[in-house]
Amino acid sequence: MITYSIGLKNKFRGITVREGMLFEGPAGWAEWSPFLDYDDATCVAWLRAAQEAAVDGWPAPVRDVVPVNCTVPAVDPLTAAEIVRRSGCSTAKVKVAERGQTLNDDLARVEAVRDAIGASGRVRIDANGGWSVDEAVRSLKQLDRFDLEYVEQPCAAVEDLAAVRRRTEVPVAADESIRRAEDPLRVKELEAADIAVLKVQPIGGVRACLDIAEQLGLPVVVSSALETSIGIAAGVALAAALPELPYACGLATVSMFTQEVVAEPLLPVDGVLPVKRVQPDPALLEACRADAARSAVWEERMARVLKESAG
Ligand SMILES: O=C(O)CCC(=O)c1ccccc1C(=O)O
Ligand SMILES: [Mg+2]
Repeated sequence: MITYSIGLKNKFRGITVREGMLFEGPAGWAEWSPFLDYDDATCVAWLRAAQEAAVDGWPAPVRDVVPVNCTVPAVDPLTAAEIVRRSGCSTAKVKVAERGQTLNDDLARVEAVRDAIGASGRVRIDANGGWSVDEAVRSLKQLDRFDLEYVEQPCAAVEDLAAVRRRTEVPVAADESIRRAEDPLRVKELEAADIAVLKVQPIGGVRACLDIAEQLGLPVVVSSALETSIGIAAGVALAAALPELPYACGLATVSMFTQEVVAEPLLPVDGVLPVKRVQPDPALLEACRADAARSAVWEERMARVLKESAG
């Protein structure tokens, strides 16, 4: 069991360093990396996902590549365009509604991304629940001049998602309303979304995601929780096992890290990721190892969550 600590190139979700644990079981390597602000009870699902990767392995794939979007954090327009050009992806996901920024910041960033990706590319946005219903409707009216594929989690509450969906032409995707909700099926009951964003760790594994996908009956976009290639491989396994995959997935986030633990990282080539298991390179892994203090914090966290999941 090793704790890693890796810097991010741009601030994302308010963090500049990503930490987590990596371990190997009979089925292969696993990542356990719940964000630091999550409580122990929330981390149980993340642990089930890691146990599945290490012990059970994943269901058989039905495809051998997974199309992905590049992810553009709430950066300035020049940086945004550069991220798109470097990615080689024909779909981009742009963060909007960042705290401390304005709609004009969002418009400038999305415009730069549209210009960089060209008219035939697809541009989707993710507000991470940052808008009220009225703000979402107003912002979407303006942002849709850049032709949006969909908006991910425009508002925090699932009822508000449903309200926005009824007041905009832009398709709505649910992310936090599924992975952080007590009842993810409310999205279906309220007809709150056109698309389901599923993340393997918060939902508790590839099989748990396949099960929710079936119950929701919505097209799925598999997305990362900002993991190393070890964790991304689980998302790729889910995307590869879904009966249908009509959208590019949000699994091209390894490029946001300043270091990697595997020799052939899961980075897109021509907009797709290969479907494969990965294992760390010993030297790269060592270079990412957290210091003794941070490792102790994670070992204690793991011990508490193991107890929580047993009891
Ligand atoms: O979907 C993507 O392109 C990347 C993944 C991503 O945005 C993300 C990564 C970590 C935590 C939350 C989110 C999110 O979708 O909100
Ligand atoms: Mg999201």
